[in-house]
Amino acid sequence: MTDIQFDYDLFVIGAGSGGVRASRVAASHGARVAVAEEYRVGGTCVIRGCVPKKLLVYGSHFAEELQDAANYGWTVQGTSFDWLTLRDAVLKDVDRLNAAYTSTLETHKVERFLERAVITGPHSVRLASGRDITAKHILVATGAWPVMPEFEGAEHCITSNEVFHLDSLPRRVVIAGAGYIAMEFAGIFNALGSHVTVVNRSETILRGYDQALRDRLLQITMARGIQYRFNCPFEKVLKRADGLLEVWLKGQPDPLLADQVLVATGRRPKTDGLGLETAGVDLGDNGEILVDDHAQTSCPSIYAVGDVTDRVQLTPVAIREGQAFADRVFGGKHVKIDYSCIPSAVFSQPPLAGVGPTEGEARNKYGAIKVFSSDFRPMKNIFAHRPERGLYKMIVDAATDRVLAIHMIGPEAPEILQAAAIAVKAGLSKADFDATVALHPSMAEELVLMK
Ligand SMILES: Cc1cc2nc3c(=O)[nH]c(=O)nc-3n(C[C@H](O)[C@H](O)[C@H](O)COP(=O)(O)OP(=O)(O)OC[C@H]3O[C@@H](n4cnc5c(N)ncnc54)[C@H](O)[C@@H]3O)c2cc1C
Ligand SMILES: NC(=O)c1ccc[n+]([C@@H]2O[C@H](COP(=O)([O-])OP(=O)(O)OC[C@H]3O[C@@H](n4cnc5c(N)ncnc54)[C@H](O)[C@@H]3O)[C@@H](O)[C@H]2O)c1
Repeated sequence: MTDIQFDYDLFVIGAGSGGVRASRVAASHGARVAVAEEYRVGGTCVIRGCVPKKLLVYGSHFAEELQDAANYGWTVQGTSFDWLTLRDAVLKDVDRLNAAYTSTLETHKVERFLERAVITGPHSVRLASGRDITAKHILVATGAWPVMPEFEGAEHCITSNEVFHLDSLPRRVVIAGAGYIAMEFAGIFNALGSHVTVVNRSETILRGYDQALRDRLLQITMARGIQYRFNCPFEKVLKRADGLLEVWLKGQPDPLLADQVLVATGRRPKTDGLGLETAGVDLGDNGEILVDDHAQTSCPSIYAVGDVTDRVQLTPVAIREGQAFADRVFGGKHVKIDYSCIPSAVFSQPPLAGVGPTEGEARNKYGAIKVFSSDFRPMKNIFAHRPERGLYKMIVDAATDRVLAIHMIGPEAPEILQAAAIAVKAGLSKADFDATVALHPSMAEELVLMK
C-alpha cells in the first residue's frame, strides 16, 4: 500500500478527536502516518472542551451536595471553595490526557510535528518551520474556533478557549449566547456562587432541543438565580478604570456590570489560511469543508472529518468519522456513517439530554405521533426540599408504535439517555419499553412507566 514517491501515506492536520483516531487507525492498517498539531495533542475536547468542562461541572456540583448533606445527617462545617485549586487540578488532568494521547500516537508510530501545517497542493503541506512534506492522502481535521461577533470592546471578552484559565472566580459573569457552552458555563458559575446573566439575541435557548425541556431548564435555572436578557444584542463592552466591564445592550438604558464576559455564540470551521484553495477544495458558506459520504473533498486526495465539516459538532461524531475514513482508505472496509439517532446532552444544571426528533420535528415528519411523558420530582429532590422536577418525554410513531425519540431533563439525564438511545436506535416499540420491568427506586424507571 505504501507509495515511496510520497513522504507519507497519510498526513493529518490537527491532532484532535477526529485526527488522532484517524492517525492511529490508519497506522494500525500499515500506513506511514504523520500528524501536525499547532496547539496541543488531544484537541478541543480534551484540552479545552468536553473534558475540562465536565470536570468543572463535577466540581461545581459539590455546592448542592454539601447543602443537602445536612438532611442526611452530616454536619458539614466551615466549607469554602477555592477556584485555583479546582482550576489547577483540572488543568493537571488535561496534561495527563495530553500525554496519554501523545503516547497513543507514539505507540502507533505516528510521526508528530508540533507546529502549524498548511496545504500547498493536492499532495503537499508546509509546516510553520518551513519544511515541505508530501503525502498520498491528506486529512484535514482542524476543528472549529469560537466565533466572536463584532462589537466595540470585544477584546475585553473571553471565549471557551480562555475560560479554563481564569485567575479568579468572577463575582459577576455575563454570558453571550444561549447554546451549549453558554448554558453549561452558566450552570457552573451559578453553582460556584457567581452572579450569572445570560444575554441572547433571540428568545430561544438551546435551539434544536425539545421545547418542553428548554422551558423546564429556563424555569429551574431562573429559580436558581441565573438571570436572562432575551432579544438583547450586545452594543459594546467598556473597561472601567477599576477593571470592571460595562456591558451595554442595544435598547437598554443601563449597562450590566461584570468581572468577566464570556462569548459563546457558536464555533466556525477552522479553515482560514489553510491553503485549501491551492488544492481546489470547495468550502461552504460558513467556511466548512464540503465532503461526500466518504469524507472526500472536491480534491480526491484530500479528506476532512469532524467540526471542520460543520455537520454535527460533537466528539463521538468526529471520532467515528476519523475511524470510518481510516478503515475505508487504509483498511479496505466500506463503512457508511449513520447520522440518525445521535444522542446528545447539555451538561447544564440540571442536565438535559435527547435522542431523535423533537415533538415538532416528529409531527412534521411522521404526521400522527403519540407523546408520552413523565413529569416527576426525583426522590433526592423531595428529600432535599428542592421543588425542581424532572421531565421525560417519549415520542412514538402512531402507525407503528416505534419509539422515535426520548427527551429528558433531570439529574443524571445524560447517563440514563445513553442506554435508552440504544433502544431507540434499535427501533424498539413503546410496547417493548412497557414490557420491561421497572428498576426501582431509580429515576430511569420513568422510561418504562410513561403514560
Ligand atoms: C467548551 C466546549 C465543550 C464541549 N463539550 C462537548 C461535550 O460535552 N460533548 C461533545 O461531544 N462535544 C463537546 N464539544 C465539541 C467537541 O469538542 C468537538 O466536536 C470535537 O473536539 C471536534 O473534534 P475535531 O477532531 O473535529 O476537532 P478538534 O478536537 O478541535 O481538533 C482540531 C485540532 O486541530 C488543530 N489545528 C487546527 N488548525 C491546524 C493547523 N493548520 N495545523 C496544525 N494543527 C491545527 C487544533 O489545534 C486542534 O487541536 C465541546 C466543545 C467546546 C468548545
Ligand atoms: N455538551 C455538548 O455536547 C457540547 C458542549 C459544548 C459545545 N458543544 C458543541 O460546540 C458547538 C458550539 O457551542 P456554542 O455554545 O458556542 O454554540 P451553539 O450553536 O450551541 O449556540 C450559539 C448561541 O449563540 C447565539 N448567537 C449566535 N450568534 C450570535 C451573535 N452574533 N450574537 C449573540 N448571540 C449569538 C445563538 O442564538 C445560540 O444561542 C455546539 O454547537 C456543540 O455542537 C457541545
